[in-house]
Amino acid sequence: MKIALLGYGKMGKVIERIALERGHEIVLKKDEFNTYDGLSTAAVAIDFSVPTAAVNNISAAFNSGVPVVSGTTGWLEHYDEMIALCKEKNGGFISSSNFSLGVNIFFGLNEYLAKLMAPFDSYNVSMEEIHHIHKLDAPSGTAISLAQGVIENSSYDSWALDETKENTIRIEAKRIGEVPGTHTVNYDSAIDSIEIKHTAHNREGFALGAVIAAEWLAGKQGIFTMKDVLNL
Ligand SMILES: NC(=O)C1=CN([C@@H]2O[C@H](COP(=O)(O)OP(=O)(O)OC[C@H]3O[C@@H](n4cnc5c(N)ncnc54)[C@H](OP(=O)(O)O)[C@@H]3O)[C@@H](O)[C@H]2O)C=CC1
Ligand SMILES: O=C(O)C1=N[C@H](C(=O)O)C[C@H](O)C1
Repeated sequence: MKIALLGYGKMGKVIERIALERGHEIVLKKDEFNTYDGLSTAAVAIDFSVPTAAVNNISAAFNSGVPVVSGTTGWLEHYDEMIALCKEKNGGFISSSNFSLGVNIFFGLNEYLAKLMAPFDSYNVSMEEIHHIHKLDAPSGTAISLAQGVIENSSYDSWALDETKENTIRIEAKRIGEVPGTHTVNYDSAIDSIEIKHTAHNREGFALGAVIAAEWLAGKQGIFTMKDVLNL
């Protein structure tokens, strides 16, 4: 299958290796400076770029009739525009803050725990995410997805970075060395604590998940999630 890489940084390069290992062909490696030449020949585009480039990249793919797997984080304020464009162009779209199998299982665990904890207001929930020092956005997209999972299943109604407020999930974002991505959800009371944690050891899981999502999306129209891809 022909794949266009929109963003060819740390993630783009791991995705390229895994895609080639799985027999795919890379027809475009878009970085900050080159053009979209080759995009329209792709069966699917995979966007792992920067928050300021994601909307242009995704739009370019939909306008070329190419379905998109998007992993870029930090552009959520434009999400509805991209959904509208996808529908207008009868496109295919999977966007996820985290494509790894482990984190998608962790998302389910987080929602289940939030439901269990909802009746017990002696516990306060908070989250911590740790990433490498090059990361541009905070909190991470994964931490925002985890917070949304709690909000949908409890009386919490918002999240805030480094702030403690009533009915608000406090998220702490740490930037340390080359950490690939660690997320912790903590329920704390005066008596005890319950903690769930996902630790990525490298970028392989994110990249493999994105390639599997691309294989699944090729030839499809509509808006999907990793739950559809992984049958979760
Ligand atoms: N959903 C998931 O599972 C995961 C998501 N991510 C997210 O993916 C994104 C990329 O991460 P990562 O690879 O580590 O970041 P990098 O900074 O290593 O790579 C970003 C790439 O985007 C390129 N870029 C900049 N401007 C444009 C543009 N206008 N069009 C196309 N590409 C452009 C940069 O090009 P240049 O080299 O020329 O500057 C660079 O190669 C981040 O938002 C990160 O949060 C990361 C891991 C997993
Ligand atoms: O920037 C990263 O590296 C990562 N970003 C994603 C996020 O913001 O959640 C996913 C992963 O944690 C790595």
